[in-house]
Amino acid sequence: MTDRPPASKGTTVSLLTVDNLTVKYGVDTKDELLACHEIDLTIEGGEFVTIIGPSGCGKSTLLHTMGGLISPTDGAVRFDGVPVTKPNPRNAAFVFQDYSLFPWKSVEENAGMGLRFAGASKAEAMSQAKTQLEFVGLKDFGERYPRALSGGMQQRVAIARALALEPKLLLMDEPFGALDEQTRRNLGTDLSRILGEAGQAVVMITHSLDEAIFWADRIVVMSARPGRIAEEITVETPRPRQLEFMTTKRFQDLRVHLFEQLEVHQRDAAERDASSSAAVV
Ligand SMILES: Nc1ncnc2c1ncn2[C@@H]1O[C@H](COP(=O)(O)OP(=O)(O)OP(=O)(O)O)[C@@H](O)[C@H]1O
Repeated sequence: MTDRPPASKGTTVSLLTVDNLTVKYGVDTKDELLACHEIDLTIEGGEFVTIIGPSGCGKSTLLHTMGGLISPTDGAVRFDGVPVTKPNPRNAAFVFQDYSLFPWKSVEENAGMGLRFAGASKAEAMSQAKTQLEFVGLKDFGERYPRALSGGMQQRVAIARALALEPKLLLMDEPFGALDEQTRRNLGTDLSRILGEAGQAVVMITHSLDEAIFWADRIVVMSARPGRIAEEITVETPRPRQLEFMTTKRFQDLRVHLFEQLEVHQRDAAERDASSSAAVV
């Protein structure tokens, strides 16, 4: 079930390479904390990768380091072979759980905001915003304000804002975490198609096993903190997938496997926490 793609295919450079990455917080202080430890990971162009793992295992830390929001303590992240030293949303754009929309700006202005921050003219930003809002199914909502939109629609605006930058990679941190189950599922099926058409590579953190399987070409399972890559699983079924995929034996088998793996890693985390608090007492 486990297979890892080669670090590079022939002489082709991978889109993103995480090489022996270690990230610590509070280095050389009494609060020093090892969040990610010696992680190797490769993302290829157009690939959809989901990341799951126990709470606090370092998933967000890994994602933020991939996008240049956090600097590696050791090891390196490379985008198109070039070390990532700061965020570059035209290469890798983030989508966060809380949408991060400006309530006083219209939907269209919000969708163009990423480009404006990246230095584009207002005309270019607004033109791209219109195109991407249509792409995510919000053609008629450009003049509205975020408060008039449902949570699912607001997340579509955040995704349109990221797509407007035409990045080669989208980094999504639990993007549907704030949505109810039904909206999450409907949006998921729709966005799976939309993002497939857009052609970007996507790395998405999720706590939902169904989402992790439904969306992914490859699932990355992280161990309890300090986060390491415990397993990588390829999901062969072509994207975009229909909801019926969830009723297949392959889907159910994967679900059981991931559930068991997460149980093991959660238990490891609980045992580690128990032994470290015993050491303090
Ligand atoms: N800025 C920070 N300063 C210090 N410690 C941090 C910081 N950010 C995260 N941590 C710690 O690093 C560890 C990994 O956190 P991270 O948010 O990456 O995990 P996660 O797997 O994304 O968690 P969750 O699934 O709960 O969102 C946790 O112990 C967390 O408390």
